[in-house]
Amino acid sequence: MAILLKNTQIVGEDRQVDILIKDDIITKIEKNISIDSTGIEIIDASEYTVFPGFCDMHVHLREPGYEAKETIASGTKSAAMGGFTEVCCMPNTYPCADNSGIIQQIKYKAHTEGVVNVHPIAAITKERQGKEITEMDELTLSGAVGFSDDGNTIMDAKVMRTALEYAKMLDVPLISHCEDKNLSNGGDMNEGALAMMLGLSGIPNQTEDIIVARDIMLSKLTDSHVHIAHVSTEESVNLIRQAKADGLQITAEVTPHHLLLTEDILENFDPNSKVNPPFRTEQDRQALLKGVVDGTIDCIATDHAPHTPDEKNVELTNAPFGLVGLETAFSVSKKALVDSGLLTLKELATKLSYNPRKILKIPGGEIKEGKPAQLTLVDPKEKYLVDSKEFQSLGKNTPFDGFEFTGRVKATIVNGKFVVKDGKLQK
Ligand SMILES: NC(=O)N[C@@H](CC(=O)O)C(=O)O
Ligand SMILES: [Zn+2]
Repeated sequence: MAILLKNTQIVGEDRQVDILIKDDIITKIEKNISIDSTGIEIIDASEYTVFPGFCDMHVHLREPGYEAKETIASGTKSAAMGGFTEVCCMPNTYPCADNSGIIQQIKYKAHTEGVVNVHPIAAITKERQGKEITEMDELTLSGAVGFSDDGNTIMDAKVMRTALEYAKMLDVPLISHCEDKNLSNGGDMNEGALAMMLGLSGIPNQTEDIIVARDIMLSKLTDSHVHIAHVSTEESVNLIRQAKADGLQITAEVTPHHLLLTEDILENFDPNSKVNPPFRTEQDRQALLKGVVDGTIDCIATDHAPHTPDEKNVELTNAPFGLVGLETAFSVSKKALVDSGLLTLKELATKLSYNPRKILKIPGGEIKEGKPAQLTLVDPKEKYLVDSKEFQSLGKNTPFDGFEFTGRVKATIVNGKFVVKDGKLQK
């Protein structure tokens, strides 16, 4: 099995080259590779820019337990359509991924039914209850690449401290969902004048800021790596920037949707825009963009959180939090960061491919001879309208339905094979 990509452009380079892939390895990168074409799939890739396969360190695949929302099969198809060759799945499943049996089950299913590489993230505490720490060493041996109680915050600082001490020994990051639910409970959107006007209850920025500050201090106390999930506020960005300047082991992610949208999107009361953390103000959004540009925010992660249409097509106050992001991530991030002139495509690749792998020690993220063939091919010029009906994800809960974007994922090569080609999922 071999693939030859003809006359393509590696992101950040201005010459056209051919890329030869044999089995699951990039074997040659050269101008005009001449080779006996038997058994080789030759692709005219002259319209495409090639990225190292995107890696999403924060998705909810919902399996086991919530297969009506998403399955490993549907979620990884959605990932492939979005250009992701790797996804890291959060443990808020049922049963919770807090024991090695579930981690092994997820890995087995991913191997047999998944179309991209899946790296499970295990829970920090049993059933994500914030009390009893899981068997973190065993979970790491089973294949967990990180730990998180995502959806919940460990409110007991002593429990978080102890977990960080274990994580340091195991050399894995703890991924912190920063939300003091004592402040946020009952809220549906960002707290402020708009929430008041719409008659919706608010979630103040401090809900997040307080825990970001605490976890930075616990990282300092334990000399351990804390990764802050889905940063949404200006103050969080400032705290993380200062922590990095102080030499602490803090990394952070932002979602594509928080980079492009603000609370104003809630004016139509669409439950598909109800997400946690909530969309904030333009001032916060500008701070997030600045944080990405100056390196305070290391990477982009979708927080892909599918729900069924039945769950979402209710009044906003009754709808669950979360939106799908895999299939729009590249286009949305490109619009927010590249079309606006803030980043180059090459810098975007760092945020989508290289840094998330570095944080979780997942190999790859580079296009070089001898490296694994995980590649994402995009047409940076294609204009299109988002149609959630076409999503591979079972979740159609996106705020971007009908949005026009320029730049679209056209092909995804996972372990040396096309999983998506010409914009279509391969059978
Ligand atoms: N982001 C969300 O709004 N929801 C996530 C949980 C989470 O990441 O907090 C979910 O699992 O539905
Ligand atoms: Zn979360």
